[in-house]
Amino acid sequence: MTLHFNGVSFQYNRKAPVLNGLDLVVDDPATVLLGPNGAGKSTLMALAASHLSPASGRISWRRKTATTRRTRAAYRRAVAWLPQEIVAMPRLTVREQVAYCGWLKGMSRADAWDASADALARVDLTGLADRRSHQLSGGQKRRMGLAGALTHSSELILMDEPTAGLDPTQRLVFRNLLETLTNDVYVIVSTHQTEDLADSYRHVVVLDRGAVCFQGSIADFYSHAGTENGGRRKQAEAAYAHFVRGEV
Ligand SMILES: Nc1ncnc2c1ncn2[C@@H]1O[C@H](COP(=O)(O)OP(=O)(O)OP(=O)(O)O)[C@@H](O)[C@H]1O
Repeated sequence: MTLHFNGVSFQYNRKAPVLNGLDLVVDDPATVLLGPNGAGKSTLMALAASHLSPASGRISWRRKTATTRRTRAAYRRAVAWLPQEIVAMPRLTVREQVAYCGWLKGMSRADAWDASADALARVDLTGLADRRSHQLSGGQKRRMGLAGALTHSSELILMDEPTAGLDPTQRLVFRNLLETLTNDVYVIVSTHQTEDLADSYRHVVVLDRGAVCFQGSIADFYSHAGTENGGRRKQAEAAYAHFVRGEV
């Protein structure tokens, strides 16, 4: 039940490597990925989603890889991805765009259409289902992207900053959704929001300059805070500061 990165290296164009021989094993259904701006979190997520291909090394989910066209289709059915930027398709309604995500993953049009209603309900977006997708606000677009990732039944969902731009009510909706999701599927969430880590996740990975500088349970992470005072939020901030050196 694991996501494996074995010796994975990646660089954009001819720039310096973002990941250089990264080894990482994630086998907890509720994992959060932390790290400063530019650490390589989005790159790691896009590689795990097979949207980017490593220059060297191997990535697998439950022994599936995405190295050929055929294996990539099966891999992408198993692994859903919510990227940081959600692109609205101007001629589609919100529900059509969500259903389209299911169809891209191999669902029939009818099944994808049916599943899209449930996915929209789970992100509290049913009321906007018939609106043109490009007319949504930033936070609404993010929720539409999340609904797209929920439409087909995947085994692992990678979410890149899913709560960025969400109002407090929608963050709560997301937190509740996460709780139910992690009973059935594996979820890896990249975020900068550390205040409620313990409510939503069991496992923490901290990435800094393309390298894993911490991996362990939530309790283990908090134990590096160096203080018992200040509540969970301050402890998470202190533990985070213990591991990272800052923006790249
Ligand atoms: N399309 C791109 N072309 C060239 N370099 C890129 C591209 N995308 C990211 N980078 C670089 O790769 C490095 C890692 O970026 P990445 O977006 O993975 O970091 P991140 O940890 O997700 O950051 P943030 O928290 O700001 O989202 C950074 O140095 C960034 O400038």
